[in-house]
Amino acid sequence: MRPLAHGAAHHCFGCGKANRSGLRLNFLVSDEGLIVCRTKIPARFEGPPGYVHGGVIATLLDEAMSKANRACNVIAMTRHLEVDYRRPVPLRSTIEITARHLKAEGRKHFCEAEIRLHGETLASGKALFIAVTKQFLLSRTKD
Ligand SMILES: CCCCCCCC(=O)SCCNC(=O)CCNC(=O)[C@H](O)C(C)(C)COP(=O)(O)OP(=O)(O)OC[C@H]1O[C@@H](n2cnc3c(N)ncnc32)[C@H](O)[C@@H]1OP(=O)(O)O
Repeated sequence: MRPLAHGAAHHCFGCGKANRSGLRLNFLVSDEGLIVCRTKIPARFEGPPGYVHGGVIATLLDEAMSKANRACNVIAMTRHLEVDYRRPVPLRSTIEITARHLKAEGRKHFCEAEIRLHGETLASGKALFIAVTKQFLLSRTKD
């Protein structure tokens, strides 16, 4: 596994090192393109007492899948996201998030992701991403 590093400091809520109130996730990628992130979610992201907020769970899955695209050198935005909330995800426990790129059909990229604790799947997701140009992605950064 090797780190999937960002080129520049940025403010992404999921992985931006420059976003001090974000999740600041670190991702690894295997030679086969499997994305892995081991992390503990801080208490400020609480939803149900002691557990991670559902919107943050969706973010974790989305973020990991977007890294699976990046590992394929694809710049893409989430168009459709499905989440299965199977078990509550505890705060402050080391969870493992994995994701993989499944297939591409033109601009459409299909990915899946899971969140596990001690081998048990707590949440899983699938998403459709649409490839965009770097210009499209960065078009609002000058505002
Ligand atoms: C490096 C990138 C950073 C990644 C950050 C982490 C990921 C994110 O959270 S991104 C933020 C959340 N996402 C967004 O804000 C995206 C908002 N949406 C958009 O801007 C646009 O819809 C965008 C750019 C994704 C696609 O727009 P557009 O280029 O017009 O594509 P559109 O025509 O709607 O759809 C493309 C194809 O997908 C198909 N499609 C759309 N929805 C679905 C669906 N639910 N199921 C199956 N197919 C679908 C369309 O039919 C179309 O197919 P075809 O090309 O065969 O005609």
